[in-house]
Amino acid sequence: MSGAERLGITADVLVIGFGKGGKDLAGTMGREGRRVVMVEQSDQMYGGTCVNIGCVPTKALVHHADVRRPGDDPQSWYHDAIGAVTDLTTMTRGRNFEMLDTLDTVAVVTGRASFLDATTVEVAAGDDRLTVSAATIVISTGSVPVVPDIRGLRDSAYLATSTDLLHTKELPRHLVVIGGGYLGLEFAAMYRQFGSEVSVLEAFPGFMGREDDDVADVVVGILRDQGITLIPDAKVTEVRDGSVDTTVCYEVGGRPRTLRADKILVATGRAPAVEGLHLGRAGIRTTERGAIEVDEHLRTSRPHIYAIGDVNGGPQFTYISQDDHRIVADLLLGDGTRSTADRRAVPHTMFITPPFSTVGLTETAARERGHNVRTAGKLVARATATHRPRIMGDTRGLIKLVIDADTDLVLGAALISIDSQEVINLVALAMRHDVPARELGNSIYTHPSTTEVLNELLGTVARAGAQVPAGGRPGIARSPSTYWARPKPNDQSSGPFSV
Ligand SMILES: Cc1cc2nc3c(=O)[nH]c(=O)nc-3n(C[C@H](O)[C@H](O)[C@H](O)COP(=O)(O)OP(=O)(O)OC[C@H]3O[C@@H](n4cnc5c(N)ncnc54)[C@H](O)[C@@H]3O)c2cc1C
Ligand SMILES: NC(=O)c1ccc[n+]([C@@H]2O[C@H](COP(=O)([O-])OP(=O)(O)OC[C@H]3O[C@@H](n4cnc5c(N)ncnc54)[C@H](O)[C@@H]3O)[C@@H](O)[C@H]2O)c1
Repeated sequence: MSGAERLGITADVLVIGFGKGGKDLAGTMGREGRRVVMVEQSDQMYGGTCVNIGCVPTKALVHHADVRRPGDDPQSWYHDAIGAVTDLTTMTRGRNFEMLDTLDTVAVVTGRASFLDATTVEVAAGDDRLTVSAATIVISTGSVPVVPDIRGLRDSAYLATSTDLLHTKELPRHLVVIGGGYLGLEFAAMYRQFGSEVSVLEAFPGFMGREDDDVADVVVGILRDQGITLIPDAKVTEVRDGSVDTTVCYEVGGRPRTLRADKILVATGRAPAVEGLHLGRAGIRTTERGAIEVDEHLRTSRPHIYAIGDVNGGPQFTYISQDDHRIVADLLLGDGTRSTADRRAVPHTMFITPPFSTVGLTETAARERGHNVRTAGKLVARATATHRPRIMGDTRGLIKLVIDADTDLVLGAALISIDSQEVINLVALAMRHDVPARELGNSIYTHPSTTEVLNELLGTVARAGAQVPAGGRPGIARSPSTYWARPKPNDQSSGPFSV
């Protein structure tokens, strides 16, 4: 838009927010010949969070941190890494813009959208105003970081969100991370690897609270061995700024403690980005947690308006935003059979080093649901078919699969290993298509690869060694190096691991 003028356009489909799902939907509909308007509030955000301030830059930084050699100066290495990552995101942002801009049917409008009514949105850019009307509207405005209401925190000069850190070229000396979820632990591991001193304050009594204890112990062990101070059960009470650093006051079990920091990363979750959209004017309902309310086809309370990605309160992952787009596209162009209800075995990876990947049920959750569970697991260092981790010089971690002993179907997996972000996709696919564990174990995999550990854990030889004598557990091979068991339903033990 140029000049202080007010224009009005009409489209078949209006998409608000240029993230993964929004971009894919705009492209899909545009290629089908629909007239699409994509509204994005910032020219620095074409492509959305993932490519500009999320997955891509952070994983690139993890790589840069990992390849720093002991003799490299931490500050200049970090400075150059931020520069290289900025170049990468600039290139990716441009490509994302081109992908839509080169379609004759799609117009990208840069400005902030807010609803005027159920079919019209106003887009503001400086003094300019544009109205866009459409029969179908898709909201994909993502999420924003939550900064908890802790005395002194919001006004602290040392406070940073993940986005701020990605634009900071000075390596923190002591980074205090509040929140030990995906974001907090990835940043903690990355900055420690760059050379910062790092402490993580987590409100929950333990880290990796949703994982089995044996899995959590291995992840926590790796992070602690890396030199990260992990403080669970921490209640942050106050932040007191000084002239060169700040003091983070917290309590553990009621006992007051302090940490000094020159940067505080807030990693306490992200909230749906609905501010300023004026959803009420369109009659769009939100949930108690502030997300846009949707049904399983991602329709809002106004059936011609859809909400996809982080803004609808679902799991906050790029590939979920992408899959949300498939569900809406299926409804608009296909037979409408896709829905969130048909999603099975969605994998996740936390990009620490080595990466930690999960899918499906933990052993504990599987037992709670009444499955007759058997587990197959090994420390990576103690497995034989882990040539690839050995070649890569990193044998830290654990491979654990949770199997239904009655059906031989895989119920879940937790993989902490080099390449786990790839291997988990294979396990997830097997789960989705009901491939039995024995087939996963007897498949042909390339060599040397990390996947071939599945041959060792689930293949014929392992199964033969795992015969369970009638009547119970005696005789089951369960040494520190391997476990393969069909425990009794109430047996919560899951194998003796040590890092
Ligand atoms: C640091 C970090 C690391 C992450 N790492 C991973 C990872 O490794 N793997 C993974 O799967 N997920 C990761 N995520 C999560 C992932 O980035 C998000 O789940 C995903 O990007 C959400 O996509 P989306 O399509 O919902 O919205 P977004 O990609 O956030 O896009 C929303 C867009 O809408 C725009 N917008 C907002 N309001 C308006 C408005 N009123 N008008 C116009 N435009 C508007 C925004 O500017 C933005 O560009 C990470 C997130 C962060 C913060
Ligand atoms: N690899 C990935 O896929 C990846 C990476 C980064 C982020 N993400 C996504 O981004 C989203 C945001 O990540 P996140 O880690 O900020 O959120 P999160 O919800 O995953 O974790 C927040 C953590 O902060 C803790 N917490 C909350 N308030 C606290 C307080 N006052 N003091 C101390 N601890 C507190 C919570 O107990 C929780 O462990 C996630 O939902 C995740 O899906 C994904």
